[in-house]
Amino acid sequence: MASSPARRAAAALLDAVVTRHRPLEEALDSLPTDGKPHQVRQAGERRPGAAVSPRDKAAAHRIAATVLRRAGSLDAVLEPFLRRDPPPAVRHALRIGAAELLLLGTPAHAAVGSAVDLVPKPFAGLVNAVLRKLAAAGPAALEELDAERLDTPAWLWTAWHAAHGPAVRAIAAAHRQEAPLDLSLAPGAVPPEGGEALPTGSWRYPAGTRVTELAGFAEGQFWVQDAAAALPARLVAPRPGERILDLCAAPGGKTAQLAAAGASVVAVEREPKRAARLRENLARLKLAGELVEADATTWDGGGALFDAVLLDAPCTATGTIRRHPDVPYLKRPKDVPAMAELQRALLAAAAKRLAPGGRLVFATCSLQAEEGEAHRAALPGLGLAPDPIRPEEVPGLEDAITVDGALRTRPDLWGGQGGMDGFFVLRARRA
Ligand SMILES: C[S@@+](CC[C@H](N)C(=O)[O-])C[C@H]1O[C@@H](n2cnc3c(N)ncnc32)[C@H](O)[C@@H]1O
Repeated sequence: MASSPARRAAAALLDAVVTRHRPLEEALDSLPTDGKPHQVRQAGERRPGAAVSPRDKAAAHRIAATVLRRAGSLDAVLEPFLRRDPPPAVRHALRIGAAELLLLGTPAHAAVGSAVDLVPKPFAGLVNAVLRKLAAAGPAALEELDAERLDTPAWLWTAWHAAHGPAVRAIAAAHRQEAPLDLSLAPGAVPPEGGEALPTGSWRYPAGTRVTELAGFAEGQFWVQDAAAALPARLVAPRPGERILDLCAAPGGKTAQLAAAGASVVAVEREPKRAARLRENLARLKLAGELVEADATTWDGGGALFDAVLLDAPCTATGTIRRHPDVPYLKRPKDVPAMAELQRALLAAAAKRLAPGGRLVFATCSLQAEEGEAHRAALPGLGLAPDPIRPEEVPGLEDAITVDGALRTRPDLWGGQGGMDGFFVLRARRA
């Protein structure tokens, strides 16, 4: 059961994501940890934050992530007991209390009492009364709801329905689950115990597994990479000695795959902090690669041409909501065309770096068709011909190959085994 500091931290995380539109990971990093007390903004007020132990931080993350995933459903069960819209800090406390009561199995007295402690005095009676009524209703209160729709912003539902048809419901249902931990192994590495081999070569561990505690982490035997995120670099089919350009490369999961296959990799990344992470990751994995800090839309490599280019373009990341339940709170409809425009510029720049006959793999971790399927139309104008993905290249995902020979993964695929991120992958060749 979560402690009071954990719940206060959860409220601060919700305030950061829901009210101030800050990424959850960033908010987690700015929580004051043991031995490093500093100012933290609590839900609805400013006062010095107490240090949060690693254990409380993990509990706060779990509570906040549960609320973010299920906020629509939680609001629906709270609604009948509220006469008017409560202030944000009270809404966060009510959602935390409701999540603990209905989803996290916290005993009623603890869930209600600690939610009351989160709000200023004038709201204590309201929170107490509402959550007591909810406790009496129990988890059955959630049963009659259309959770898939309630927990998905309407604009995303509409766009996914247009792009993926009836699968929109399974996509939304998949977002309720915490994602498992997937690893890519270095060549010859022995997988840590407790994992399951996936047909495409990744290894899967139960949700909540801490990667740094797995045997072989410090020795660089593996790196964290969702099973779907491992596909674009595989579809490059890198060969030893080939010169491969990895555009938009940090934190370097795909750079590592290309380098581990023996290719000579040039990795381009624009953000200095992310480039530093890429450098650290390659060092831990004892893999080599040339790192260039530059804008990939304008970098010309001095005119160098490559055997293959992998472009893992920045996107709205709506394919990663299982891992990042804050994404729906941070993205807006207008972000999709803006990202699609950047992707078009990157695609054009990538095409220019291909040697004759060279392969291009374009990928985004978005479920939005504008950031995926729509880009195929640009290929002829860039002097590229589609290079269809073959079923034997994606074992277990043959049905994810589109009629055009691209690959479209979704969070509901391999649903019984924990799903996967939503990726779009397109392969082409320079004529
Ligand atoms: C989807 S992430 C890449 C993930 C990475 N390929 C991996 O497998 O670990 C996109 C990256 O592109 C970088 N980026 C965004 N715009 C860029 C640009 N114009 N030029 C270079 N990098 C860019 C972002 O900083 C981010 O690190």
